[in-house]
Amino acid sequence: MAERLSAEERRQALGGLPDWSEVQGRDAIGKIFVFRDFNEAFGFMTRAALVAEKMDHHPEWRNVYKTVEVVLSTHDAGGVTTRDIALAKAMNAIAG
Ligand SMILES: C[C@H](O)[C@H](O)[C@H]1CNC2=NC(N)=NC(=O)C2=N1
Repeated sequence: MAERLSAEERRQALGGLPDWSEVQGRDAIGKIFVFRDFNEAFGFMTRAALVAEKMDHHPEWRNVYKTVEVVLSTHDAGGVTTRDIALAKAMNAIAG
């Protein structure tokens, strides 16, 4: 099982992840993606869902019109692991 990152490892990983930040009050990282319209937002979610399923690692997320609010945490480990960092990178790449 993936191990939780230390605070220092988390900060370092976030340095390479544009617009991702620590979630207040829990061991998780988050980002609010803003797209042109609902179609773009839902297209992103569709592509990200396929990647997440392939990675067997799933986001907590909420869509309102053209925004997608994503929170990543490894539930099995109770915090942020390399699995969250990998999915965050993939989501940034999908969003373009
Ligand atoms: C059995 C299955 O592999 C696990 O439950 C996976 C599925 N997706 C997951 N997603 C997330 N975010 N955290 C997990 O710990 C997790 N565990």
